Amino acid sequence: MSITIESLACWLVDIPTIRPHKLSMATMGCQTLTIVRMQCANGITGWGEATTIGGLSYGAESPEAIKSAIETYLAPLLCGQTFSGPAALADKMNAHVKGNTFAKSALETAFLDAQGKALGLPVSSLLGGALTTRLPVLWTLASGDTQKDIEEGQRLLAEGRHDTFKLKIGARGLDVDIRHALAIKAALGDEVSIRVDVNQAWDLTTAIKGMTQLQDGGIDLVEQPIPLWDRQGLIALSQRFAVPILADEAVSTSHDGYALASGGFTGAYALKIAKAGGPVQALKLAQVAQAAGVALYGGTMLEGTLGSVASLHAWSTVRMQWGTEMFGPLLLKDDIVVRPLDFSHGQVTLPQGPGLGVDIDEEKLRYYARK
Ligand SMILES: O=C(O)C[C@H]1C=CC(=O)O1
Ligand SMILES: [Mn+2]
Repeated sequence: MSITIESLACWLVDIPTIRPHKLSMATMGCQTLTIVRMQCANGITGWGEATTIGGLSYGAESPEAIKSAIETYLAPLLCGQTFSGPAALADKMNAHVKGNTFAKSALETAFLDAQGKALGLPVSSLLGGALTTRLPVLWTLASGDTQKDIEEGQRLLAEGRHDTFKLKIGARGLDVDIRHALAIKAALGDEVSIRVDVNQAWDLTTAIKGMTQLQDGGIDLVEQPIPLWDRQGLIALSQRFAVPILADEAVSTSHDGYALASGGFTGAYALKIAKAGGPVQALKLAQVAQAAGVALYGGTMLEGTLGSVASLHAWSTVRMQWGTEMFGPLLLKDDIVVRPLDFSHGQVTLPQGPGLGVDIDEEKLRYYARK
């Protein structure tokens, strides 16, 4: 069904985190959601969201740049236009705007929400159909303090909320990081899967030392240990170690996935709608991975509920061998949606209503929007 876009509005929404979230390149005390409202013909409204991590410390688009790209370039391009589906929308955006995949992701999400509402179908149905309505979700322990992380992990295990944890390392010396990871692994026990994300902080020599110790200590997965540009290094590490590598920053689009896999990479890819330019674009990377025998993981840019749900609709249509990390809403003190997502027993429930299946609380949107 064709959708005519009438107008686009955009807000920067700042929401504090429940505790400082420490990554190798930034410590977050607040997350900024760039929220898009797409007003379409026939009174249909689509909503989209883009987030990044730590301003410009994770990716090339800041929240302010995402808003500016939408308002200055993409909105004038799209408003008044009619699109038969997300392929036509992406074609138009890509023909006129290079890069800016975070901004495009928010717009593709809003378009899918509008089209799903117009058709009375959930977004997952537009993307191939959900294989499941409950998806596994891990939690990231990243307070920066080993003892606090152990207590947080033990509490979440006791509550039954999560059974798998990711640790953010790379900001400190290798010995400190290895002690930290192995102390948490020892405290939480053999049954609990512990993975680490280095966010590109090591060079190849440090990665070889670090991965040897992490592998011996029972860590299940090592995410992006070296810089994103070092494709050969990542391939070599994936072939050298039994502990698998999860490529994150190194693999944004289907083209990156093809280059890594054809170079001999074994392991898994972290899909993120922001890296690829939207849920449809992220699934193109999934298809390349499936063709190459590379495993999949549903990644987060620490989105709020809107962006997390957009991702979940896409992730629900493929088998995620390593599960997902769509816990972003749980890291935020509040959100701008009417109903929070249901997280329990290490899983989250995919909303079932038309479109994304998310209702926006416009009073909260106004309250948290940057003035
Ligand atoms: O994967 C990343 O690099 C970003 C993100 C995902 C979970 C988390 O805590 O940070
Ligand atoms: Mn990562």
